Amino acid sequence: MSYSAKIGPSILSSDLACLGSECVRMMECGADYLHLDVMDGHFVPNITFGHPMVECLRKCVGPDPFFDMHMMVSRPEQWVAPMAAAGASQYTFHLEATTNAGNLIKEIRQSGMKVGLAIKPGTTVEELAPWASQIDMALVMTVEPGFGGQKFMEDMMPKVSWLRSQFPSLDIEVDGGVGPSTIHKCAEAGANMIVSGNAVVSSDDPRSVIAMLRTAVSEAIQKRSLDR
Ligand SMILES: O=C(CO)[C@H](O)[C@H](O)COP(=O)(O)O
Ligand SMILES: [Fe+2]
Repeated sequence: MSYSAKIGPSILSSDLACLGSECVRMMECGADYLHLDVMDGHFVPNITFGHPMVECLRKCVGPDPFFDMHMMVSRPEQWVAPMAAAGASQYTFHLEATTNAGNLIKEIRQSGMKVGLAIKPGTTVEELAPWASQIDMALVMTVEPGFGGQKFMEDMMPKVSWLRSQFPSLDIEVDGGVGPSTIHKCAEAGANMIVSGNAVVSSDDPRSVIAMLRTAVSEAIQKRSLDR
């Protein structure tokens, strides 16, 4: 079992005028990585920011923090090179947004970034499976992409369990409505990369929330390894 528990706050719900200091604050509170939500107003009905902001954030936090770019955009091919140049670490695109996932995976790798592949709630996990051996991470969305602060969709957990059973060492991420009240479902299903927006960023004590989420996932990983 080569994967470990990692917690990546989504800064979507933070004060957008202070994104740099929010990123620094999340890392100081124990985040393992930062999940940055890029929305283009076309693939999803909301707009956030693009590669110029990522370049500024990279300068602000320094070279070390891992930037997982959640690309909720149409034509994800067009932002691979600019995001790599801006300092992105992983490029997570949506399967629904491209007709040539194979080529896009190749381009992301050639640009030096890791590859994440996301599916919306309406997309089956069988559609993702053919790509699983070529990617670093699968993202199972647990809300309809577009907005922070939505309700967690527990009915997505069978997708996570199936992926974990088929691909025992793949990084599997969940995103949307994940916090202390929903983490155990995600951890039991086999997710190991946990995106949490509102529950972490709006908390009075983000450090404790991050630690609690990590403990829940680590315990589930340990239990799974003992059961094998
Ligand atoms: O991709 C996203 C929305 O499309 C966000 O990453 C996600 O919603 C995180 O925020 P929260 O934990 O508040 O739901
Ligand atoms: Fe996201």
